[in-house]
Amino acid sequence: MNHSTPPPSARPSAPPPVLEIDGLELRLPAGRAARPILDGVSLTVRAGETVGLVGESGSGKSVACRSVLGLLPKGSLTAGQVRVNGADVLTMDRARLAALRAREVAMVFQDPRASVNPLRRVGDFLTEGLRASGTPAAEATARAGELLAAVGIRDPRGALRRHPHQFSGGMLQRVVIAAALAAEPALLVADEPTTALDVTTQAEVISILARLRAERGTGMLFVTHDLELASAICDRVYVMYAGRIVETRSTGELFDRPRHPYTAGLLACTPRIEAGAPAPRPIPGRPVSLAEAPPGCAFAARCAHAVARCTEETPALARHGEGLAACHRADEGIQL
Ligand SMILES: Nc1ncnc2c1ncn2[C@@H]1O[C@H](COP(=O)(O)OP(=O)(O)OP(=O)(O)O)[C@@H](O)[C@H]1O
Repeated sequence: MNHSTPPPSARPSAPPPVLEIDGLELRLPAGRAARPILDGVSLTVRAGETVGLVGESGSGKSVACRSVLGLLPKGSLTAGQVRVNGADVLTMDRARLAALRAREVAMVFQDPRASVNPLRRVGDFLTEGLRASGTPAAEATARAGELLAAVGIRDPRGALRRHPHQFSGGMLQRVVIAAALAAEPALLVADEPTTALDVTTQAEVISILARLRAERGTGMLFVTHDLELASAICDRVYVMYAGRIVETRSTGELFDRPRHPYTAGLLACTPRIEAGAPAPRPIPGRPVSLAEAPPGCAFAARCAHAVARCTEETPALARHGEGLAACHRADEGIQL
């Protein structure tokens, strides 16, 4: 193992963390037993940093990021902490959770139509939070117009008077992002915010998020199954498999030298547009949830590099290069 380089989080100049998920365990009731969903998930987002959470369907990305707003399924059993600006979300009462969602953390989901009331004008949707916090109506409207302009909506005044059905999906996602930013949250959680959009609109929304981060210094947790997309926007990436973080490192290092075969598999199965790029190779088999995961490394059954130890002993997340990887063979320098 290489201990020579401190992780980015340990460097003295690092900005303060806005989000610290620390050893999060989550189980959901299933009949008499409890179904494990997350196992020891730890993750940090610093002020002004964009952090990706990447993995295939069912790996636990959505559940992990919803925990940041205290939006866990009913009956969830948790251990560990989810701290926003130092305060643990998992122990907050309803009033404190409401304040957290109104002021500190905003969330953007995949489907913008699920976030808005189709019967209300966009202006009402954008100004309600501001008015609830005492901003006079005229000022709230002016601010909403500024926010719409900031997300690239050309006629903000006109847009405020329209209803959601009068917007395309991409334009409505911009409105939802504008609403998320209204309270100037310290943290934006974006769960597959561009998956439902066409490719051009996807690129526009990504560039808006990148610009807003640069201008406002908002920390962002960007959840996606698309590692290529994460690389376009994120400083660091956490890779999740079967309810566990299996690798984390800076985006550059992750692409240059992944240490977990799962990360390498995700990179190899992403279609590339550059001339001469290799054809995408799918990862064999299908992803498992934590509840279905066999003993040892949950990825072993799909891994071309698995040895006997991999099916016997669960690998711990340990330092390899500048980041962390949970693979027994990460030290061996195998060509992934
Ligand atoms: N409300 C719920 N009740 C029961 N099980 C749930 C609930 N929400 C999620 N799960 C289970 O938790 C596991 C993780 O799901 P999650 O949606 O977080 O995965 P994901 O990585 O976000 O996948 P996707 O990309 O498909 O959204 C899955 O096994 C899922 O079936």
